[in-house]
Amino acid sequence: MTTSISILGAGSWGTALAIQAARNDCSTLLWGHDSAKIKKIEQDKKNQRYLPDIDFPELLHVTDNLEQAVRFSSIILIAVPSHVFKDTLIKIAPFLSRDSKIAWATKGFDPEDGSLLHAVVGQVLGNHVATAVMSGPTFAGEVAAKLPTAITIASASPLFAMQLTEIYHNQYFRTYTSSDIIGVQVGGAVKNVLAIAAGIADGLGFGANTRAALITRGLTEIMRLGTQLGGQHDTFMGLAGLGDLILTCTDNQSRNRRFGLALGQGKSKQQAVTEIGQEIEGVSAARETYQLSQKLDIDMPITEQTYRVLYENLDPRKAVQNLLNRDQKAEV
Ligand SMILES: NC(=O)C1=CN([C@@H]2O[C@H](COP(=O)(O)OP(=O)(O)OC[C@H]3O[C@@H](n4cnc5c(N)ncnc54)[C@H](OP(=O)(O)O)[C@@H]3O)[C@@H](O)[C@H]2O)C=CC1
Ligand SMILES: O=C(CO)COP(=O)(O)O
Repeated sequence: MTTSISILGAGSWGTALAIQAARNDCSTLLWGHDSAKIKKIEQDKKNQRYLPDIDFPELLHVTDNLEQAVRFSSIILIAVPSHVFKDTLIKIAPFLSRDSKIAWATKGFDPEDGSLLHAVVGQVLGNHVATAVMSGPTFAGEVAAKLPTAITIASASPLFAMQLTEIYHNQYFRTYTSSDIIGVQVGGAVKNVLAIAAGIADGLGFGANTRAALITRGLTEIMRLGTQLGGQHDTFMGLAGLGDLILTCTDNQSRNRRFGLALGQGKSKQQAVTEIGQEIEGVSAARETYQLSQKLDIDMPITEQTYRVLYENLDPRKAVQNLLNRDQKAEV
């Protein structure tokens, strides 16, 4: 049975996943890139910045030494933001062993070319390494507070999915396995764009009808892109699709939704980014998703208008008008 895991990325999600593994009797080493912050976490035995109320379990240790972290366990779970995902893989490559397996909980695309992250792993490490992705409706603070949560673990390797299940599953953290690595990643990456759109709509003062319409038509956009990229329809109706879309479009714990709210209330993109002060994956995902939709000729009007607000200075009110002024059409 697996008893150890290395987690790379000491932000809110990496820390919550480390706490959850260690609480489940798994010896856990959490790596962060900033030595001063790691020293403070080590002294405090908690991550004051991201999860201030949560004491670390005994089996959780931290390090700023990447080689030590990678050599600590054959299971490596990456939870850094998507814009440093590839760089992190390049840095860990020399320290990997033949047994190393790579999982990630990052939600997004490679900013260089819009690739899904499994393709980035393939480019950097080759296709022989076992991989898995963890995604679903999972706010870090709620996981750390032991509030009941469910997540999808997708892998082509049933053994690796089972090892991650053994590490993570317990009475308040349910893991479901899947073989649809593509669908799970597309759901997690694109819902962030739609959460920004839902935030904008609420910030402009629109109501529950608008929000529900955005979620539903947003799901259609995720499905159009996701199935074309090779994901399975049912995945988008599950935790990593509809589940995460509902969570982030409706609850203000979502940084992407809060970012959209600020834009809808008239704040600038820079003001909103500064105020939130954490990763807002939907900002880059809006560009990458829009570019993918153009390349593949997929109709994604909410994504397109969100992209134009973020990158072409389109007034959010005009973006809503653009959506509403499109020709009438059949729903499916
Ligand atoms: N928070 C959540 O509830 C969830 C987040 N996710 C996903 O997890 C990923 C990480 O997000 P999250 O933890 O929330 O973000 P946070 O903003 O909470 O933390 C980001 C972390 O990344 C670190 N970081 C920045 N640059 C680098 C680098 N070059 N190398 C290593 N670490 C770096 C930051 O360090 P520093 O503090 O020094 O800036 C910080 O610790 C995202 O893809 C997000 O979508 C998925 C599910 C839930
Ligand atoms: O992915 C998340 C929850 O599943 C976190 O959402 P935000 O990044 O919008 O905060």
